[in-house]
Amino acid sequence: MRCLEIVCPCSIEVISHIFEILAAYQLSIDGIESDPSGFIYIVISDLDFADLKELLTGIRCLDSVLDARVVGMIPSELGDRQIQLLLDQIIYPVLLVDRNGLILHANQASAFACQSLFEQLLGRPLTDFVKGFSISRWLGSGNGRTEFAEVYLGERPYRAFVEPLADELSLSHFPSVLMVFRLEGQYVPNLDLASIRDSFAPFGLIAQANEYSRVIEQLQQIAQQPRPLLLYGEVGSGKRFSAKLLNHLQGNSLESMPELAGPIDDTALDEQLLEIAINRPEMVLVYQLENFSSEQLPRIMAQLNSVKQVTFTSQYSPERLIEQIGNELFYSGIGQCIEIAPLRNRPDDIVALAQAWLDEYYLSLGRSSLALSKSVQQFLKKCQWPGNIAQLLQVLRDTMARTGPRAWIVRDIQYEHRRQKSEPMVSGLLDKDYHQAMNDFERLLLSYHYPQYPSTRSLAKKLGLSHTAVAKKLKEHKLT
Ligand SMILES: Nc1ncnc2c1ncn2[C@@H]1O[C@H](COP(=O)(O)OP(=O)(O)OP(=O)(O)O)[C@@H](O)[C@H]1O
Repeated sequence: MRCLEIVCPCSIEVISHIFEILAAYQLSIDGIESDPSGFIYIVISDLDFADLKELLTGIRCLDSVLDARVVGMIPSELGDRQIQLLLDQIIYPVLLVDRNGLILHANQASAFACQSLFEQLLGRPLTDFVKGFSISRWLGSGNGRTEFAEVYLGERPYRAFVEPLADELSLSHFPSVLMVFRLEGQYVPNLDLASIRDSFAPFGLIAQANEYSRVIEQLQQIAQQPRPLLLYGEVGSGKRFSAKLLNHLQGNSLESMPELAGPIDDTALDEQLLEIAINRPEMVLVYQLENFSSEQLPRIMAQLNSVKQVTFTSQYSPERLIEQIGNELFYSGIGQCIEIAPLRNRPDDIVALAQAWLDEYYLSLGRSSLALSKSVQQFLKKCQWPGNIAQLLQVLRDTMARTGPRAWIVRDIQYEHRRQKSEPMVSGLLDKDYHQAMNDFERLLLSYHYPQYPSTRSLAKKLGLSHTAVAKKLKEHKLT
């Protein structure tokens, strides 16, 4: 296919002369466009170079033709490319659909949401990807009206903004409907989570559970008014990730956030502190506070006094840290504490994280992703995840390595019960008051055994309780 650009006034006379020349070469015309500023564009079937040269010379010889040349594309194609570039800048899924319900334009975000490749969306019926919305019903006898619709896109619930684009006289293959999809659960005030896809969040930021949305809200406040922060929680629960998120919310790059990690010898620590004093970063992460010696901590806190945002992480609770480093040092160095809840208390995050990891994995293979089955989702929610997100990701990697890319059943999941890892969780109960500790222990015990005894009857037998008592407790702890 070749595109010719002819510089001339767009008159019937000149066009008929051009057509005569094209007819002499027996060319078929695949498209023609004109521009009132004096350009005619013609798309013709392929022509060898010698003939093309002759053809151009013939056209150039016509009176009123100022020039003729081959160009890369015609203006409407350029328009399509511009639309695509714009659509791809939008982080929400967006689809443009014609009156027959065929997808004419889609952006990368919609391909991602549909767990499909971008090219596979174009020309396909909307109903293949969007459930709960009918174009013909929406159009009715007219053009449809602006409305919000609760729909499923790629098997997840979205709120779709639907806007008519053209009237009923428009051609049936023109975009008639604009659909913009937004995830309900993805919003915390003033922050669009879908926009956070950084090197620290390779498969996106997951905050499906309220527990983590609340953490984000607190991080947003700290981003506005920096103060020394302690992020504490179990191993692999997302403390470092949250620190990186805060750094991101403050508008800093990941590379510009130095990290002090203990245990470290004094010389190496001094060197790192000196480097921080020279580079004056906006944020410093002190990773695993409990691993620094009691002589090193006062030095670190004093040296980092002038850094705008210092963030500490620890697997210990504030109470336990106070016991270890003393009241005075703790309160002089730390202005706010945020607990990152363990994954077993954020069951919605478990499924969302697993699905997001899976989507990313399939995308890297250039294949459509597969949705986790309901039974696999239930199983993942029931596991206790002593190693939290880090363990979940490892289990997904191990399972994938064993099964390869295919739909999983519960038996495929390579979840191991790690007894030794539950030690810190049990000792963490010692920091709590009696009722909280008993409640947490009950949950721990149930969630520990439930994956192995997945029916309430078998679990009741294991724990020496009645079937109804176990069913009630599982419900109370939201484990079913
Ligand atoms: N909300 C989230 N959304 C997406 N990925 C997350 C989220 N939170 C954590 N992760 C991922 O989970 C993994 C473990 O998180 P992270 O390293 O922050 O845990 P941690 O609590 O700092 O671990 P440790 O106790 O070992 O210091 C990382 O791969 C991180 O990118």
